[in-house]
Amino acid sequence: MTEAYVALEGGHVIEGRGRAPGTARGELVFTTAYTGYEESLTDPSYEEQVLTFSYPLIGNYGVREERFEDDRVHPRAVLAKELTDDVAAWLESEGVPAVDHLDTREVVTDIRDEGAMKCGIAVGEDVTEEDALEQLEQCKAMSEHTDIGAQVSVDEVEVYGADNDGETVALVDCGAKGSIVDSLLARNAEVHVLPYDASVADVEAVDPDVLFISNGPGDPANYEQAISLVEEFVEDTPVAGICLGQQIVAEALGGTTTKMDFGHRGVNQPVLDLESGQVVMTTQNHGYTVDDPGEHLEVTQINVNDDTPEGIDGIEYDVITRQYHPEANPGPEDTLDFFDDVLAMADERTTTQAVPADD
Ligand SMILES: NC(=O)CC[C@H](N)C(=O)O
Repeated sequence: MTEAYVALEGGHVIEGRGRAPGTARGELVFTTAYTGYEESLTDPSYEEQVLTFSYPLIGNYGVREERFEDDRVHPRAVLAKELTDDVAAWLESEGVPAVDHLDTREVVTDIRDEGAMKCGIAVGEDVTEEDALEQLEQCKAMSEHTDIGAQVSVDEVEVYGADNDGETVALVDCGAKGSIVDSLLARNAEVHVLPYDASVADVEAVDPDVLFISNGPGDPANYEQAISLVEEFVEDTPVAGICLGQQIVAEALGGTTTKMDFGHRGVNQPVLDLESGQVVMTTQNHGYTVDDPGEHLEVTQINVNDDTPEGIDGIEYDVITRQYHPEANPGPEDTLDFFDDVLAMADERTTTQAVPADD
C-alpha cells in the first residue's frame, strides 16, 4: 500500500492515498474549478505551488494534449478527493506527486482560515510523516522565489504568425499560457514571445504595436526587468497585461500590489464593469492583487465578491489590463473581447501615428 502524507504549515499532517509517487513542497492553494483540470495543471502560474481541487472528482473526461496550456505540469504536487486513473498516470509520468482520498473540505477550510500556506508532500512505498515534514521545513515562501520567471519563460525569442498582417505584439513571457498566444494569432496578430528578462533593445528590435505582459507565477515585485520595460515604453507604445501582467503594469506606474489571503482560483468569479454595469463570469488564478493603482491608472472593473480590481485602464496612457484570464482556458468565454480591445488600441495608435500632423 502506497503511503501518502501532506504536512501543512504549523505541522498538522494529513494522510491520503498515494496516486503518483515522489516528494514535493510548495505553496498550498485551492481552485474551485469543476472543469479544466488539463488547463489548470499545465498553467505556468502554478509553478512552486501545490494545487488542491475542491471539486471532488478530477479526470472524468480524460487527458488530451490539445487542452494543455504548456508542455509540462506546473504545480509541484496535486491533491484531490478522487483522481481518475488517467490523471494519476499522467501525473506519475510527469514525476508530479499526487494524493487523493483525503478530505479536501478540511484542506480548503484550513487555507481559507489561515491563508495560502507552505506544505510538504511525501508519497511512496516507504515514506513516513517525517518525510513530508522535512519537505515542509525546506519550503520557501512564494516571494522568496526571486527568479521564478526563469523557470517558466522561453529562453529565446519565438515568433508566431509571421505571415499575419495584423498588429505586432511583443509578448513578455513571464509564464504565458498557450491560449493567450492562440487568442492573439486568431485575431491575425504577429506575436513575438520574448523572455521574461528581455531588454529594452530586445523590445525595440520587435518595434511592437503593443507591449503585452503575460500571466505568470510568484510575486510581481520580483519581475524587475518587466516592470522597467513598462516604465520605458508606456509613453509611446500601448501596453496590455493579463493577471501577473496587470500587477506588473501597476508596479511600473506608481501603484502597489499585495498578497491576498487565499486568492481567486476558479471558473465562476463574477466581475462588474463599472462603466456599463454589466457582470461577466471569469476564470481566475491569482494570489496577489493590485492594492493601489497609482495616479496613472484607474480601476474599471471589480470583483463582485470582494471589490478587488479586475480591470485597470491607463488615464493618460494607452493601457488595458485584466486580473482574470480573458483567454478563458478553462472557463466561460464572456471575456474574449479583451483581445479585440487590446488590438484595437494598438491599431488606433498605429493609424493615428501614420496620419501626418494637420498643421
Ligand atoms: N495567473 C497569474 O498570472 C498569477 C499572478 C501572480 N503570480 C499571482 O498569484 O497573483
